[in-house]
Amino acid sequence: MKNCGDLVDNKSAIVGGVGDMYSEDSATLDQPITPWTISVASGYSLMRDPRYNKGLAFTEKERDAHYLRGLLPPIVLSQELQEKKMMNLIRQYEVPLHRYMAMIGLQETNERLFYKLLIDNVEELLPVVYTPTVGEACQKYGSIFRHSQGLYISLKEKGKILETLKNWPERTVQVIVVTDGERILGLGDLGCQGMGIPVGKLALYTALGGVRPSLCLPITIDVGTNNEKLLNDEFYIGLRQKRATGEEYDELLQEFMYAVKQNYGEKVLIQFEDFANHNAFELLARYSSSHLVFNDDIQGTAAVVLAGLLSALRLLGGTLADHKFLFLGAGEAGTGIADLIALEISEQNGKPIEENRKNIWLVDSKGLIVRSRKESLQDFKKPWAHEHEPITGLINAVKAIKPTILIGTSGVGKQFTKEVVEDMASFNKTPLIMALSNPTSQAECTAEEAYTWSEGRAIFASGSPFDPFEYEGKTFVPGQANNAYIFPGFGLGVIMAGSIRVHNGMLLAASKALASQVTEEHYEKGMIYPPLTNIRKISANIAAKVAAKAYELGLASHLPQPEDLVESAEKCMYSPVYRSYL
Ligand SMILES: NC(=O)C1=CN([C@@H]2O[C@H](COP(=O)(O)OP(=O)(O)OC[C@H]3O[C@@H](n4cnc5c(N)ncnc54)[C@H](OP(=O)(O)O)[C@@H]3O)[C@@H](O)[C@H]2O)C=CC1
Ligand SMILES: CC(=O)C(=O)O
Ligand SMILES: [Mg+2]
Repeated sequence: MKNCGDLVDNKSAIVGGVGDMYSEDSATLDQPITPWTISVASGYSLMRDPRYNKGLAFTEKERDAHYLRGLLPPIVLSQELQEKKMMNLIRQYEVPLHRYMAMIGLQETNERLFYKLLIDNVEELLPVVYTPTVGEACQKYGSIFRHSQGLYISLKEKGKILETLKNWPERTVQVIVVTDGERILGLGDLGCQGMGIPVGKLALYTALGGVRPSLCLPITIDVGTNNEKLLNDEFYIGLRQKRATGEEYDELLQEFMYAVKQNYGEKVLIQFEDFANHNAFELLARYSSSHLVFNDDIQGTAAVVLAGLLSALRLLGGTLADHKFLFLGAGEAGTGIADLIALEISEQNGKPIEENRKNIWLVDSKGLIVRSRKESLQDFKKPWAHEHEPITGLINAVKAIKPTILIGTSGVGKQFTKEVVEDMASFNKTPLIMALSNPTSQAECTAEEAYTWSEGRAIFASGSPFDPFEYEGKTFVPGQANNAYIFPGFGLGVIMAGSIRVHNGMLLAASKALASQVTEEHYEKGMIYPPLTNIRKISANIAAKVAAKAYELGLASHLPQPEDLVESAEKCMYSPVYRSYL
């Protein structure tokens, strides 16, 4: 059986793959490993290095061997006790942002303990380090900024991006999450303060997908912001200018993309995150033939929603082709999901994709997308301009289209009103309602609203988490339809296989892998996604299917293909348990 060290040869471990270069994870727990930095860290510098710091868990022998005597109080705590203490502390903070700051503080001082907390308490801590709290953190990022956690590439670095990348301390990077901060969740343009998103997404790559933290690089491209509030905020951390656009923007992005390839090689996965749609579609199209790129908002979201739909069919009955879909919001998430649904239906029924698009309708800020609007529509909306009279207002579109499935991707809260949900429930025995906009303040409706207004008949899932809700004696557990279910496992699969490109087939494979994890027990509670508590197992299964697809499509470069991909994925996953430094 192959282990992580065998999965990639030494050469590919340098340029890509999920190699355990310093044998940290292939060594058994009682085997010593060396705490490498550039030199062997010891004493005060060892304690100050978040990657190796163990705080009070340094053993007596380690304290002697590494010049730590006297630098710590005499007591030695286990990692479990440290975890318990930190969880007690975090639970005492009632303000979510204070919990976020406590978690970031831990990440900055003791990385393994941070990941141990996140992995062991995923359902409790995901809303802290990710949506919804990360949204508020980005809005206030300047005020709460203490230490830099990623790489900032601004217009000032134009012509020097390669040099700037070389300032990052890690030579081997396998996943970059990059934003330009223009569409942060449903909160709009947060400029340079969008950095909270790449930092949060990459924490999930490690906690949920097992990609080693040292291989993850968060990047924010700062081309200015059009957010007046931030421009006038004395604590704003970004360039104080309006956004650069056109050629100036394109040139900076091009320099960035080629510098990344030059510095880290072909097989670094570049995940675009929270770009505005006028750049997102174009960047994905422009670089998908030359780079390993993935847009989480378009592709990751599509895969997670398709998974939810495939799983929901067990409750709704029929096939995808038997359903009628209506989206509120026709941007990255909306059209990305719609495209993947149509593709999957075509794979199932063999009909042309144009034919299968006919049951999928989208509403944007100007109303239903119809043929008469086609000339004025952005390219990504054009395939959805079906023949119909113009309609404005969601409720009118619901009444006219009579969808079986309603999906909110508008970034605007409270759009699924009582009237909309009641109407959905009037012609559907089991209406499927997905309120995907983040953070919670932007959700199209709450779980309570969906269940109450549909008299307990709706299946509900949302982008940000809602607590279980009791309606007439039955407890409903809302699903979290968030791309966090997909991108960590998807990325792990891509880098495990050494895939050189992302292909739609790999997205479909990820969706099906996720849908297959839902059991009867989950359906009984109204869930269409498996619980997040099992996310590492789920991610390993997603990674295996994605990698298998990459091998099948001839896109994988890590040869030969391991016999058991699930086992390979699990073995490659980063463990946050402390290692011995003797
Ligand atoms: N759950 C998840 O995993 C994910 C959730 N999201 C969430 O989805 C939301 C949208 O993201 P994204 O698609 O990237 O954003 P975009 O800006 O690309 O798209 C937003 C769309 O919503 C439309 N819209 C805006 N206001 C209204 C309104 N009042 N009525 C009808 N339509 C409206 C816009 O119309 P127009 O085109 O006319 O401007 C546009 O088509 C965000 O809140 C984001 O957080 C995104 C990715 C993943
Ligand atoms: C979840 C996510 O990627 C978003 O809301 O943008
Ligand atoms: Mg996003």
